[in-house]
Amino acid sequence: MTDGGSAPAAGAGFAAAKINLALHVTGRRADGYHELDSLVVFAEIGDSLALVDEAPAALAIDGPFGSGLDDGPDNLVLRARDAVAAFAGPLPPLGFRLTKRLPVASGIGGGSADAAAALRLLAGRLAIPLDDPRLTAAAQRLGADVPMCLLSRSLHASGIGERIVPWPEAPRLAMVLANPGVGVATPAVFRRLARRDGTPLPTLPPRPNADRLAAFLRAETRNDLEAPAIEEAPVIAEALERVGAAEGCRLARMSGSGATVFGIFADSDAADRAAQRIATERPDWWVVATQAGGG
Ligand SMILES: C[C@@](CO)(OP(=O)(O)O)[C@H](O)COP(=O)(O)OP(=O)(O)OC[C@H]1O[C@@H](n2ccc(N)nc2=O)[C@H](O)[C@@H]1O
Ligand SMILES: Nc1ncnc2c1ncn2[C@@H]1O[C@H](COP(=O)(O)OP(=O)(O)O)[C@@H](O)[C@H]1O
Repeated sequence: MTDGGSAPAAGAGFAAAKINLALHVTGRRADGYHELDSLVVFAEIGDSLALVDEAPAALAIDGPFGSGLDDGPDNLVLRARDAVAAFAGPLPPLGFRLTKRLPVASGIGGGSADAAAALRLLAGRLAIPLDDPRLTAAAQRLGADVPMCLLSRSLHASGIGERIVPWPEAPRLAMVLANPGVGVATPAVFRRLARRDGTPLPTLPPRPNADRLAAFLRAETRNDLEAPAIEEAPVIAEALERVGAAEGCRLARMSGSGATVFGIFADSDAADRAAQRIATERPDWWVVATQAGGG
């Protein structure tokens, strides 16, 4: 099943799920933030965000994961709006409608993608170029993942996430995303890390197809946050097992700080079958088949 992948209309934006294909923790800065080396792709599934003129509320939220998400000023959509107003001056009266399809605090950057979508929508409305350094600075202040979500294309990220190099040779990947229904707090996972001096990513294979990339990722890369996240939420190990055991799965790994696990599959039919089977076995989980990556 794919969902939410259609092109947005004017005034509407798409907030694609972020997937860390590999995430190496290579150091720690004096301010406590961790230095990462990460290969990132974006999926066809995501949240939708629309700008609404003369809206009754600053932010209205619907969608399967909308209930329980705070619609107040701490929501990353409204924090993004305030960050733009801080450098661009008072904004016209505008509201946002957010359709929340991605589970919250799940390692696929839903909140960061929503913030980035809000920045893109406001930049469009105010004729601010997307490479305006004030917009880039606002993105960095909103969260380590927001700059990569602003680009929302396959990329290699380092620093704490702000050094971004596009990866146009990324192949399209048939994927399953499986979230076992537990929210995982990113700081708690970083705190549990046993080591913070991992090796950086090795050189990527040139123009890999999906199979070659999956083999490279499995043999030569890792997600250093996987073990500490499993300590925090042991059910992640079951998600890794279920996705990894599905027919046609080439690689099963956790994304970000969890708890969402992704699988790279031989093709989209295999991904569809695996998603249906896992969803039947674990009806309480969020399970989708989707496409991700590409240049
Ligand atoms: C781990 C990653 C990998 O892509 O993804 P998610 O699990 O959030 O999806 C990101 O680095 C998360 O980015 P983001 O969620 O934007 O993090 P922030 O809001 O800036 O930071 C939340 C907290 O995570 C920790 N943090 C975050 C990023 C980083 N490079 N080092 C850190 O130590 C810090 O404790 C920080 O206070
Ligand atoms: N629009 C939003 N969507 C999701 N989470 C949000 C949003 N605004 C604020 N948050 C807060 O940000 C935190 C991280 O959320 P999220 O980006 O979904 O995590 P992750 O990057 O791990 O997937 C959550 O604890 C949530 O309370």
